[in-house]
Amino acid sequence: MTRPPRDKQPPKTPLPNDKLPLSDRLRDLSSTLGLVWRASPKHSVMYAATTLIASALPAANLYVGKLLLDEVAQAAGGGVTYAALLTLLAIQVALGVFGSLLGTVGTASQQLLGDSLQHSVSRRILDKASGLSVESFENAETYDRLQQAYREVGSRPLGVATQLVGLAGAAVTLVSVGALMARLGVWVLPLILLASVPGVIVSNRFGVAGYQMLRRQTHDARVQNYLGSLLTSDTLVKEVRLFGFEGHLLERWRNYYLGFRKTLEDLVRRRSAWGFGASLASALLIGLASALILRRAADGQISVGDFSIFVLGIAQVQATVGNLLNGVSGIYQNLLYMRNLFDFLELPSRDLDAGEVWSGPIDTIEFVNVGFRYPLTDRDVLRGVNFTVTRGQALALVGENGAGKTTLVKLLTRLFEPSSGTILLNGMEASRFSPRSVQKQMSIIFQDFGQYQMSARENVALAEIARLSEDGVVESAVERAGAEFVDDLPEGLNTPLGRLFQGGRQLSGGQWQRLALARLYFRDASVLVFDEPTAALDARAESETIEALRAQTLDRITLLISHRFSTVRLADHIVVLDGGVIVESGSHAQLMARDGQYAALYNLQARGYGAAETVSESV
Ligand SMILES: Nc1ncnc2c1ncn2[C@@H]1O[C@H](COP(=O)(O)OP(=O)(O)OP(=O)(O)O)[C@@H](O)[C@H]1O
Repeated sequence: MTRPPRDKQPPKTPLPNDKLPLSDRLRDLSSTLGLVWRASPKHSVMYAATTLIASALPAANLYVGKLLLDEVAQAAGGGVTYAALLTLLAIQVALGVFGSLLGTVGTASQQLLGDSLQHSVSRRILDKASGLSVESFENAETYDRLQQAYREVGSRPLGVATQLVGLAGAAVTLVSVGALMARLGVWVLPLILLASVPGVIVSNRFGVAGYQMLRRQTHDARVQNYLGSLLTSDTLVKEVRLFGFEGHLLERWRNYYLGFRKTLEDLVRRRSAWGFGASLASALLIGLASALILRRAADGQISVGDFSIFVLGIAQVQATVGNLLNGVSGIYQNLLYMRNLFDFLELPSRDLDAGEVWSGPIDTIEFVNVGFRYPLTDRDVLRGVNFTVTRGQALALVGENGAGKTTLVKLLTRLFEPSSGTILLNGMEASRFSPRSVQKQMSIIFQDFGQYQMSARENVALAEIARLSEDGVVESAVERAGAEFVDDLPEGLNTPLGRLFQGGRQLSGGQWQRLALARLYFRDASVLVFDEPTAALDARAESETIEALRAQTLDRITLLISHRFSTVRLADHIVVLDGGVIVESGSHAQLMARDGQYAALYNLQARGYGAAETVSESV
């Protein structure tokens, strides 16, 4: 029976981001504004209102300035009172003060809006990340999207909002200043408007090119970051120093940089050349407009005040047109980046609560013809796997590296769903039940268990965090796992662990592993999974752990993965995996009698010990 995986792979974007149709872009624009609005309606309104009102001030200033100049010019001929001049001056000062007030309120609300936005978008990204399946995290594409999404958190949504408001503001300024300048001659305004266009076209074109460059480099940048992180990792520094491959890492890190640099240089070179051409064209057009206005001045058709509107207006119009067109292209570019964020937020989540709720202990687990293939790969890593394990039994999985043991555990614990076949729990199809409710019956220690930089108590209680402050439960799990060393830590169970943060105590590999075992025991589960539980333990600790494990797991299902046959032989039933297929199964005695792959591997390891004993005896 074949069932499609429950959690499908994220759909690929059908078109490259920069080729999406306008309708999609407009939808992204409205979603972005929705993000901004929800982050802080109050600051959104305050920012928009202050910006729009402030946009009308340049025209008001120009006009009052013109009136003042004309009055001053007239005063030379008499007939203008000092009071009239002072009134105009007072209006000009009032406009300035009002402008500063608007600017102050606008900047403050923008800053607070940006902060709220950063928080709310980060929160959405983290919410999304916590709803993604384990499968998604094994996929490089998801990582790329996650990284891109994080990069955009700070600036992009706010950029879209401020640019959109800026666009409306620029329109207000342009219309009002344009109306004043139109009085100076028909050609003046169009020429000045035209002069702003080349620069904007160039900046837009290279803005998109810059985006495409970054997007192409995302994967390589991630590799480069990874290489850098190897050189700055506290856990890897020993291995890096001993093998002395710092130079190799640095060289690879630098080669990525050189690749990025070459692309950047090319972009900067082209952008500078085009930018220079654009400013030349713009200067010529302004020169032409100035010549036309001077012609009218020579004919005595315009006043000094009008001329001041022209001179000051040029800068104003140019800056505003620049803002307007840059605003459009800025919004377009920011929306390209926002698509990355939306791509990530739109990844399908796995609903761990979907399905019937499992309750009560798991008494049997049965794999019926189970097969599995990792997404985006073309090879089945498990094929036709059949076995049954019941309460009170310990089942051991044996096999060489890459045989499929951990993958089988991922299926059993519902982190992944089989590509084919069925898993039955107490005779019922596991897929009927919600993964979370089934997982509550399971506890596990992974090969790469977590070393959480938190207190020892939290490290244990994370398995069922609601019981963190229940009396004595953490202590009893610690005792069962033989992790009593925590009593000797300066603050006992409350000692912060790890060396990432101040005051943290670092533990040895075996001590961390014992805490992870305590975490496993902390959850009152009916299925216990031990993936290499003794790898970091010393010999005495290992035999103690295995004895304890035998005693404590009698009324449960125990699944054990180990490369140590001294551990494996204690299991009731042993399954030997080879290349994703079960090649042998039975008890230790049965498998030894069979004299197949298990017996060969067992004898190989036993001979290793035997040889060691012979050597030590002969010394
Ligand atoms: N996320 C993944 N994507 C694609 N292939 C994977 C992934 N994880 C594991 N594999 C492949 O699946 C196969 C089984 O891997 P698995 O980790 O289950 O082996 P294992 O028996 O647990 O090995 P080990 O003893 O080394 O822990 C291997 O060939 C491995 O390359």
